[in-house]
Amino acid sequence: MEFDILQQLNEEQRAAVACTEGYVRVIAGAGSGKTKALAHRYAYLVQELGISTANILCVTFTNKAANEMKTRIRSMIGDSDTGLVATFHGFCVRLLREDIHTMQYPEHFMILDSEDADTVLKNVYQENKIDSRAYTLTMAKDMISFRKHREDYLSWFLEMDLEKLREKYLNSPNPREQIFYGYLYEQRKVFGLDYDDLILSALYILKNFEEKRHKWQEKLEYIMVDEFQDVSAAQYELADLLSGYHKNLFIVGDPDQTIYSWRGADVHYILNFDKHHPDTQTIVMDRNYRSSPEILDVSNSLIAKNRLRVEKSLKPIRQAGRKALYNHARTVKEEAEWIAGKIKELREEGAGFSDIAILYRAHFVSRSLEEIFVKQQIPYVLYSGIEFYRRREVKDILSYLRMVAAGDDMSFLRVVNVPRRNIGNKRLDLLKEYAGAKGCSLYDALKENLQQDLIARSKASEFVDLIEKYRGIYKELKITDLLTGILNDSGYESMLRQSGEEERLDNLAELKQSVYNYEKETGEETLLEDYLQRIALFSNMDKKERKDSVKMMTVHTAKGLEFPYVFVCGLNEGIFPGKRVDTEEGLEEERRLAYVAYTRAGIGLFLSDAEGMNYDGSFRFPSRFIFNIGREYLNYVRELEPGLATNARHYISASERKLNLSAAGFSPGDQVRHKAFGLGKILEVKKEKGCYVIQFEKLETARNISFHAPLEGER
Ligand SMILES: Nc1ncnc2c1ncn2[C@@H]1O[C@H](COP(=O)(O)OP(=O)(O)OP(=O)(O)O)[C@@H](O)[C@H]1O
Repeated sequence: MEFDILQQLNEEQRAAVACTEGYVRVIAGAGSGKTKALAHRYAYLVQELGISTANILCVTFTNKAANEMKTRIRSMIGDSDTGLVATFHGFCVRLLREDIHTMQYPEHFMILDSEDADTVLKNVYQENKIDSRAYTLTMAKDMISFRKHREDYLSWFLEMDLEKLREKYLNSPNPREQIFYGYLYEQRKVFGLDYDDLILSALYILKNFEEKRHKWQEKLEYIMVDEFQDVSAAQYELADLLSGYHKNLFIVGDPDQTIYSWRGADVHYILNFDKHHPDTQTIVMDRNYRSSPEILDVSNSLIAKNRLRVEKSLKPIRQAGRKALYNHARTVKEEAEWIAGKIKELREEGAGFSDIAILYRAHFVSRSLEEIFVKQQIPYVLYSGIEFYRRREVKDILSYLRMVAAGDDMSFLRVVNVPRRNIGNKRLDLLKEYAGAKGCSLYDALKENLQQDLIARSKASEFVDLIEKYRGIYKELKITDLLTGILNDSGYESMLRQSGEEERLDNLAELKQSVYNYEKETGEETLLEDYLQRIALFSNMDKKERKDSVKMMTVHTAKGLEFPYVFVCGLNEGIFPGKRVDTEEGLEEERRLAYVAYTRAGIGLFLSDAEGMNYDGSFRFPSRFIFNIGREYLNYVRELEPGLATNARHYISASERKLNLSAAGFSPGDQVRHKAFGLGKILEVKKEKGCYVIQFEKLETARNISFHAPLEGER
């Protein structure tokens, strides 16, 4: 039987689908149908070759992409288990659930999302009176992540017991160490793993336990990874290791769409894949099905300005349409009004609101648009901003559920006094001291101190009664019923009702609905612990789509999506590219981001900017990502005033000269001389931060030294 799915594909897609064995790399341009090829390949493996879905790992970049992939696959192969279509993190959770006992961790370990990490850190800051302005949470998280990625970190960590960690914490000589050990100590107390740990722990198990490695390697006969241009070193290692037995690794990506370098993505893994695996077969897809030729002209001419890339140009399949439009406005209000006007025109031409997306570099850009949309009754939905599972009320109620399932300190601190139970800082300090001395959780400390004078005068026992009641029965309850019970008994729901917080109540109703759906999906054996693990993996894209509304989101969120009409607004120097860009690599990543934005559009592309001031008082010129586009490809609503255009160009060339100055001149291993520190060796080049890490002979510890610093090369 001819597999008719193949017939819907073009030649390159068919090659990608049918080339099932060995190392295969697909370099696919935007909109060239790589996601489609991936889904069809999965179906081909199952239907044509008879491979079981249990033996295929398909890795996507977000949970939303995984869900869409599952839907596509199911529609081709019928209802079947697609459990191994997941993000790297999702897959690691799966692996860890089976094998984390090798690390002496419980099967139902806890996942700490970035907000949990913040809670832990804030607590450490408070305990040690660390000034969060001097050492920000972002710096702390970067530092922790950096240290966790050292080769021997996990074996070192696992050798330490709780007591040793606590000792290290209490004896830390400076805030940096206090933060690091305080964080590890809190994590260990609850057997918590943050996102970094999920990947690192999976790798640790695979590397150190041969039997486990063989088990997973043998199980995963075929591995496919989407968005490979954005994999990190650890993710790469994971994919490589897992495919080490069958050696069937299929990767897809577009080097021009790397937009996560700031989070550790490294485009070299896709570019050098064939060097690591010399027998790699490479397939190039450059026919674009999504966008009109005019939109591709704009996108191609923009990305051609990047120096650090492999040249490729998208070829249109669609019919010619309209030229992209650019509008320069005097104020952000005018810019928003222009967009609203255009949306109305598109509606009159028959477009739906949901055919339209508005993309921006930074969240704050949405405000002026929202105001106009509300005024003009244009329905819209924000896809990025506060994500559903991070909203206060949702987090609170999930923390209650976690109190029942685990009783960790983060959840405890979050809800013990919400609604108010008179448990403020004084009482909490007492509990912290007790818990510290005993090495127990805060909740246990509370239970053991209910009779203590100060505690007895609060409503602490109501809280303990509530948690104990549900701990006794939750295994027999449906999660929906548990949730309803807690909302009632804790007084949380009535607290919101009293303060008239309709929107928060709506969110809780939505949460209930989602739990209900989840239980329906998973059937009889739904465990609260499994549910909580799943939720901890959700990211911003998992929001429900509302009816016919304009979609507003950051460009990062729009990755992988497509819309008939796209507005990219706030195209100003200082916004897009952002103010903080100070290296050539950083600027090229911003340009790739603009490229991702422009290539989301199918029929219409609208670019706009507005004059104004940046927060540092500098004038907002139109972005270089407008000037980078060949003038012949863009219709200007009105020409820029000559003075403005000249000033903008001057500003841009001055800023580009500065970037060239800040390019790295040395590589790791080079010997250099610094005028104050003398002779040193470059250990690392941090391009994103515009600095070297240098070990100087006369200093004990390495230093970050800016590219700007006068350094001389030494032989
Ligand atoms: N062979 C084909 N024939 C017709 N349409 C196709 C074909 N392949 C893909 N398409 C359509 O082209 C559009 C882009 O496909 P897809 O989303 O798979 O691209 P992509 O490569 O993942 O894009 P990006 O990297 O920009 O996110 C979709 O609307 C898809 O249905």
